[in-house]
Amino acid sequence: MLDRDKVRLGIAPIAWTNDDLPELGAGNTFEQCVSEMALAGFTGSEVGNKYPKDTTVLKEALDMRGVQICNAWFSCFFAIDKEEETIAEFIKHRDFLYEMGAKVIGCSEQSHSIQGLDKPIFDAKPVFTEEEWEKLAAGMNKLAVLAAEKGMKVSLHHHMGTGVQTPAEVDKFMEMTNDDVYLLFDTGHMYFSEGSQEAVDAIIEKYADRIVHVHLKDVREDVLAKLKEEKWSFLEGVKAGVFTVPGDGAVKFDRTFEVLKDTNYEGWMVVEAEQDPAVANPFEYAKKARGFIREKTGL
Ligand SMILES: O=C1C[C@@H](O)[C@H](O)[C@@H](O)C1=O
Ligand SMILES: [Co+2]
Repeated sequence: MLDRDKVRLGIAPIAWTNDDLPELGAGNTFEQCVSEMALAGFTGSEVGNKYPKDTTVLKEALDMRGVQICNAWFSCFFAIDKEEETIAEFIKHRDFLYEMGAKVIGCSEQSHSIQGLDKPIFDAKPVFTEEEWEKLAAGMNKLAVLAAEKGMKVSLHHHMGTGVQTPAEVDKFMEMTNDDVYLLFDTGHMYFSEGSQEAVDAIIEKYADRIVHVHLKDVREDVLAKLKEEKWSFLEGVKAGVFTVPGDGAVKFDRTFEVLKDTNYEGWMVVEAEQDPAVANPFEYAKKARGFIREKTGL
């Protein structure tokens, strides 16, 4: 059993209102989203495009529902020489999250990223040159120091369509960065990239001690197969339902939960399953995810 005093459960607003595809869930409100999160049994949330920007207003709305902010996406552009701009934005983002009570900051290196472009996700992903890797690692090492100033931890989200997507790229990233740079482990993105359960299990086994935030995401195998065959973009895949909540797809979560338990994981596990809310009712799916986690972990 995972320790309920150490592991907390959150859910991402992306199933209600999708920041990558704002037309998905355009009619869903912030209030509906956070009320349904709480009603489904979650106490944490990430940040979506409809969330109030003012921390006092946001905190008040969340407090009355027993929900808190545990992380929010941050885009870095180190490999394309935007270190100064990235650091300036990071400090604002860090301070916002600090005020909201979050302890981790989930970053994604977006230099040359195709995750939002109309390009085949498996054929057109960027591959960093050695020089770009050096810039990324140096930049992330700096963010770790800035995060530590507020007692926070910086992590990298390996992601489809970016330069840190595959297990080999995660290995390189982890080797090249200092030990105070952590990993945001996303089960769905690792399964999507490799099409294999072994890849998912290998990452959690190898990096458990440097994972500070977990995204629980599942993958519909039939949609993934079609995406590969027809060379879809990442967002075409999302619209067609390549992702779903844990327990509803091909990913097996047993090893992830087991390793997190054995290594005394302390932090958030966040259900993150973007799909079309007009097709997959977010509240219904949130409840489904909550039931699956309860059944598998006792939480
Ligand atoms: O953490 C995430 C944030 C989203 O914006 C992204 O595209 C999604 O797939 C994800 O894993
Ligand atoms: Co994620």
